Amino acid sequence: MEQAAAKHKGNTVVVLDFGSQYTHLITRRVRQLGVCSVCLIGNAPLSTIASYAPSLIILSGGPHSVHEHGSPSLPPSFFDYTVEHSITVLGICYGLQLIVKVLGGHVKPALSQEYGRMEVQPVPGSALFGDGPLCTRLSVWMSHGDEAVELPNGFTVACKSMQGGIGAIENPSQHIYGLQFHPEVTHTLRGIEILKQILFNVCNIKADWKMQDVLEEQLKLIQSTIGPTEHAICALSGGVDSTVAATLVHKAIGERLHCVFVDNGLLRYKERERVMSTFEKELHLPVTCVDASEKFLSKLKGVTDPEEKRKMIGREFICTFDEFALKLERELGKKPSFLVQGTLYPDVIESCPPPGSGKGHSHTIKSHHNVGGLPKEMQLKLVEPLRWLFKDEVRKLGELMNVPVGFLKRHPFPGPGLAVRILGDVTQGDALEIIREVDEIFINSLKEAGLYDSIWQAFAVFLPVKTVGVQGDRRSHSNAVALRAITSEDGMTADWYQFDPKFLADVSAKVCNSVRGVNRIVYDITSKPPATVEWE
Ligand SMILES: Nc1ncnc2c1ncn2[C@@H]1O[C@H](COP(=O)(O)OP(=O)(O)OP(=O)(O)O)[C@@H](O)[C@H]1O
Ligand SMILES: O=c1[nH]c(=O)c2[nH+]cn([C@@H]3O[C@H](COP(=O)(O)O)[C@@H](O)[C@H]3O)c2[nH]1
Ligand SMILES: NC(=O)CC[C@H](N)C(=O)O
Ligand SMILES: [Mg+2]
Repeated sequence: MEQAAAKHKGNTVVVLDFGSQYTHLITRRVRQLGVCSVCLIGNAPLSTIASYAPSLIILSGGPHSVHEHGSPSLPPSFFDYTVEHSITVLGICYGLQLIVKVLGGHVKPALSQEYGRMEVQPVPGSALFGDGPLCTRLSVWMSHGDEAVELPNGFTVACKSMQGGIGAIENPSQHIYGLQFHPEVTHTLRGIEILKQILFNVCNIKADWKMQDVLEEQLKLIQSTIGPTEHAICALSGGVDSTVAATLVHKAIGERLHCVFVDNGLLRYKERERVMSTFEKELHLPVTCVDASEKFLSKLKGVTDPEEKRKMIGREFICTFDEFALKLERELGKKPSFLVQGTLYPDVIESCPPPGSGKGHSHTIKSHHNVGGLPKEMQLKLVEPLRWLFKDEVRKLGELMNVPVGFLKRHPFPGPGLAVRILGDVTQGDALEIIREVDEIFINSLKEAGLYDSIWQAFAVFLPVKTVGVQGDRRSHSNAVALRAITSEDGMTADWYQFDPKFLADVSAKVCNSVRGVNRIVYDITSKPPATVEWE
């Protein structure tokens, strides 16, 4: 992405992150409009920002209040730099409030907070909304408790909320703008049009961002990072991300790439056999399968804390990769020095270090095993070519490299596997066997009903509770299992899937009739937020 941005100098958008849950969405929307966009931490040094030669800098929203002591702010002399280089600045929510505060206006807690859908009315002839189709009452999404009450010199109100609050501000001569609402969320009905107006009319940016560019630039970057003689290992899971990453690196360095698939004992029904056969027959990638199931399961015995589990799995993966590297060293006479992983942008965002660590403003949700769970003493250097991309972008990249479409449509499966789908101790009783069977029935039923592709992810969860049932006139005291199916764009937010009740009834009957040890099925009807996709 760094290289990609270099090529788009003058047509790049830098998003400065102040911890909003929507920062990634801003980056994503801009890229969907064909413009190169990168996200940096809010107080990134000016030199880092300048290295992207942005035409537009967007300041994200955030959970803090600008008047709180120690709340995140902009790097020193930020506006001197943007004005001197005629760079446009757009603040969104917290970003707007920051502009107002830093430039000498006044922000204070609002008497009535605005959360959810609101209406705003642009001021006719404003630089932001013009006199055309956007100069009409707009239905927007707000989420703020503070408000700007006094604007800095040179600023005017560009739109007002129906409650009389400020909806947008502007200072066109200095190219500084602010929106109190969120144009990036779909609930702001004409949000995309507003972003287009800013990118293409206010900033005159050219839409020259294409997936083909990412492919070519990543190939060059991988070649220069790994060098002409070094070897790399790729941790291949059978999932979309690592397969696309492996295909990319294989294109870049050929047989110096050595793929390893780890059977950690936490895989789905017959997953090992299926994955190995697909790699060989359809993808033609050389892969070694390492059976480390006993090691993983013995380490996990008795571990019940979700974060503990994730960190332990992260450590065991790395140990396994290190051992594989040693084995290769004996065979090749040279030790591989790089580890390729299919880490995606959402993995990175959600594993962000907590505020106060000086590394990020968002909260840690859970440590994705391949990001937050990695040990510090790791010997292999990481190569993560998909680190800046979202899932749908990775699927497009895969298509460009002719990875079979059926494979690219696979539902995501987390690296810690069934360990985060068995609540509590993974090794309890028959939990692993039970969850494998239920999951297989559920997924096959989805495929048979033609629903698999319209669902982003579906799976079963083993609940460590026993409930009373009656089966064959006998009392049973067996496990309850939960089913989860969600729709999502990128796994960052999700909604539960509304099945026809008959479908759920059929799956429930099939499971209780054929899986020993289960007498109750529940269906998870929680979106993300407030829940996450996986239960741990
Ligand atoms: N069983 C495994 N063997 C080797 N590497 C693994 C395994 N499971 C996960 N990994 C590594 O961890 C990374 C993250 O896993 P994750 O499940 O997010 O991605 P994926 O499996 O590649 O794609 P998907 O999200 O579609 O399942 C993988 O890209 C891969 O590098
Ligand atoms: O590579 C991964 N390593 C992990 O540790 C991990 N945990 C969750 N997931 C997957 O990420 C998406 C969002 O999941 P959550 O809402 O549960 O965080 C969903 O698609 C999850 O399946 C993981 N992927
Ligand atoms: N969404 C936001 O950026 C909120 C900004 C600030 N925390 C407020 O409540 O006003
Ligand atoms: Mg996976």
